[in-house]
Amino acid sequence: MTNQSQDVRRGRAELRAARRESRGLYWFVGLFSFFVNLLMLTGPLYMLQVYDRVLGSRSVETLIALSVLVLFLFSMMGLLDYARGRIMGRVAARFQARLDRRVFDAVIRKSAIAPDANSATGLRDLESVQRLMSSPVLMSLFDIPWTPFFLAGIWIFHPWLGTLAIVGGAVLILITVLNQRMTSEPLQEANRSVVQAEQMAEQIRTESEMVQAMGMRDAAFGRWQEMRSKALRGQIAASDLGGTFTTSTRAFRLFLQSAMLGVGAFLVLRGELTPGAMIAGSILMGRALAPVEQAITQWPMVQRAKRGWESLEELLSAVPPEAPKTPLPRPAARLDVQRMTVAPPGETQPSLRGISFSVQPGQAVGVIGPSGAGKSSLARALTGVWRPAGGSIRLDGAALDQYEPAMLGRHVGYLPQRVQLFDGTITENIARLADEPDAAQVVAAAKMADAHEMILKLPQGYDTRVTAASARLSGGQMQRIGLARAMYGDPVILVLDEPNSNLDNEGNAAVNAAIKRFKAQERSVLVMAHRPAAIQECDQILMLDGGLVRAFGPKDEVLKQVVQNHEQIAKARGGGGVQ
Ligand SMILES: Nc1ncnc2c1ncn2[C@@H]1O[C@H](COP(=O)(O)OP(=O)(O)OP(=O)(O)O)[C@@H](O)[C@H]1O
Repeated sequence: MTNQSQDVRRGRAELRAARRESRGLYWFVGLFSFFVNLLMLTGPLYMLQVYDRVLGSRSVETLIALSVLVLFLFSMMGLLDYARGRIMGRVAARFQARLDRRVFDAVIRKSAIAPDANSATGLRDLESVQRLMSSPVLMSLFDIPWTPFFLAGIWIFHPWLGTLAIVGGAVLILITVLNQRMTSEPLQEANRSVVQAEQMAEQIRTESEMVQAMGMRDAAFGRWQEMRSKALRGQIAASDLGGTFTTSTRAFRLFLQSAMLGVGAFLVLRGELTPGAMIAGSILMGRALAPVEQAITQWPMVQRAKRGWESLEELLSAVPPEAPKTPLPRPAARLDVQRMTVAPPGETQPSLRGISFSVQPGQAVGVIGPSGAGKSSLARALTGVWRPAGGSIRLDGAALDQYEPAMLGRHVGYLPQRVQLFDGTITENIARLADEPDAAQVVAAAKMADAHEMILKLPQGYDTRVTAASARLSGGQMQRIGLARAMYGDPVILVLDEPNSNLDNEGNAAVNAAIKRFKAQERSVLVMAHRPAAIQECDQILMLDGGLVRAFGPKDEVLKQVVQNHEQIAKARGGGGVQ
């Protein structure tokens, strides 16, 4: 427990600092709340005056004067109430705007290091806190501190009435506490199931083609429905429980108001209270307990925001803000990897162990090895996506984490094994979603990737829109656009993970031509490959197997060694067969 509270301390401090930024405005809201609550006395005082003065004196003038005054006071109250609502709306928006970027970055970074529930729901958590901050429930939290004063006011009318109101208030507060205790867990469970069901639906939608083609629709629906029913069951259980509290609170408050009238009437009969005080006391109690009832009714929202806050504390603590980095000059294409060990996110078993090799400007290195050898892991480590658990990767002498991530992305062009495009035009995709894509560079990159002609043949050329779910492009076309995207922005190193898995001869030739041009410009290329065609332009070969380097050196030597090994193995097998 202590450990856990220490773990989240950093994130908590960060969230509180963001909340504190609007401290001045909270004082305003507090001040407005004071006046709003003070003006709430208008109703009871009016009652008191009407019953005890106007009805007694039968003076119409007094009634009119009082009514005009009441109209003015209620208008003021409405105005102040509206103003504090507007202020809180802005406070909430400011809080969210301040943290949007930070949480967004943390979600992305956490997903790459160790994905968990916090990284999946980070942005939604922030929204839940923002929603609470701008909701009327928060206003009721500002009003609740005034409840004791209203109760004290009732006490002044008559101690019996005061006692009744305090006991009633205590019962309501007890219900609130019970509500919090009992609904917290089921609500959390229900929300978890809802998120899971949504994620599953999203995955099915993204993979709709495969689901359809493989006749998985019924099975996928079954899976989704199972999660959905669990979520629904949870939601029903939570809302039943919450509903019990909400309705019992409302019924109890209404009863309490009548009980006040009853006791008041009894005291009037005994001559201990005026009829005006009887009505005023009842109204006052309604006002005193309204915020408590409001808080109970909207409790799920409070719970959700509380959980969101806690989950954000954990997320921000796990991913501290990145310290500003001194901008480094454009690096030379020199890469030096020393005894590097890398484990996939959330895994303890490394997929690369003690890897060492170096790449000089103007060189292309082919990374080969069987499936699961660690080629893609190396690509992810070289692009800074996966951080080495041990050892180092240096680009022109500087460790990768010394570069600003955005700058590193610009220096190291990356073509992942599975190309995924974003919703947007082809130009926007090649320009990596830049606000103002550099058209000349987009076309140059597309030409280098042999994608230019193909793009021109699309209905709107470079302005053809694609979506992440259906890019309306063939595998090879996607790969060429991915390649153009990797080459956009003048990178010094290219990391190509299986660049030609979907390419025809022409595409292959384009990749090789691009590699050749990169080499000629003193830049370097790493090509992860299964097929020999992809390593045609490579000077060096790095052979991986089971996460270890099996061989590294000039292409011919390594390939010769591979061939010799194969022959030896074949011979040994052949011999074994004869025996
Ligand atoms: N995201 C991941 N989470 C957990 N383990 C992973 C992840 N990615 C890769 N691995 C594991 O790391 C090892 C190396 O995988 P990697 O994808 O680097 O191999 P590869 O050489 O690129 O294979 P292929 O040629 O089939 O693409 C494998 O054992 C794989 O199971």
